[in-house]
Amino acid sequence: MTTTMNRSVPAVSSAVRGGAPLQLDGVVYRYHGKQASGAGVGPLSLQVAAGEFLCVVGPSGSGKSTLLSLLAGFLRPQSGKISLGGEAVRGPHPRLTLVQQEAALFPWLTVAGNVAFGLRGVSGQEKKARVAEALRQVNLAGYEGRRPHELSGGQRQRVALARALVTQPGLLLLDEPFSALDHATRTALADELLSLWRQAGVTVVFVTHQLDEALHLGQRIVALHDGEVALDTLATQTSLPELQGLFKV
Ligand SMILES: Nc1ncnc2c1ncn2[C@@H]1O[C@H](COP(=O)(O)OP(=O)(O)OP(=O)(O)O)[C@@H](O)[C@H]1O
Repeated sequence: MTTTMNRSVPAVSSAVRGGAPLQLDGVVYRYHGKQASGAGVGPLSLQVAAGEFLCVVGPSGSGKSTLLSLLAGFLRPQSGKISLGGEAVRGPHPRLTLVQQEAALFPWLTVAGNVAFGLRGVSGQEKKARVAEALRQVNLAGYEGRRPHELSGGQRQRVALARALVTQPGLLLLDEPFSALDHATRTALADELLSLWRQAGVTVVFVTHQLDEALHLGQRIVALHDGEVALDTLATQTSLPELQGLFKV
């Protein structure tokens, strides 16, 4: 696949509460070492509007995880700049939260303790209220005292979502968060995520292998190929066959 199709993407409507705009300018990251042979991403330039829901798709090795690691501040670009809400991303930051495939919950903490983890500096009563509200939003009211091993896979991902959103982040990064779940749970969680996103107004970058999931969730879809943007389109202006065609070798 060699064609690059960059379609103009209109700005998202003004119903924005917590989300921050994300900007990448000429971002390049290359892995070093014997095995890397120039692999990585870039140059990448992208603008994600505050409150936008962007899905990133692409074949294995196209750079999706590298891009998320850069956005999360785990990797630093060798050239170019990433900024969130006008501020340079220089490392992990409370305004950025990442939810991964296997919810990385602390096994020794309760559900409430896990969700409260990011709320250092928030007072006891307010903390309790915010944790309860976050758990209600992900349909886990009443599960406060359970430990992660007492939950199903879908419930653990719900806790991870609550923990990510309770800090009211500007940017929510999701790395194949539902791929380990069965189809029914996955569909239910995808719809819950959409509802949470609408309530929170957070900017979302969601990475998935599943093209139908990207079309269902995203307002906008960016397809990566060999670390570069091969397609950037509104979800309403593409289709499953077009996306599938893009990845045929
Ligand atoms: N730690 C690393 N050292 C060297 N090369 C790496 C490293 N991590 C990733 N790469 C290479 O960088 C490129 C992009 O990898 P990345 O993991 O970002 O792709 P991906 O789209 O997330 O793939 P997948 O869908 O399989 O997870 C690939 O060529 C990969 O082999």
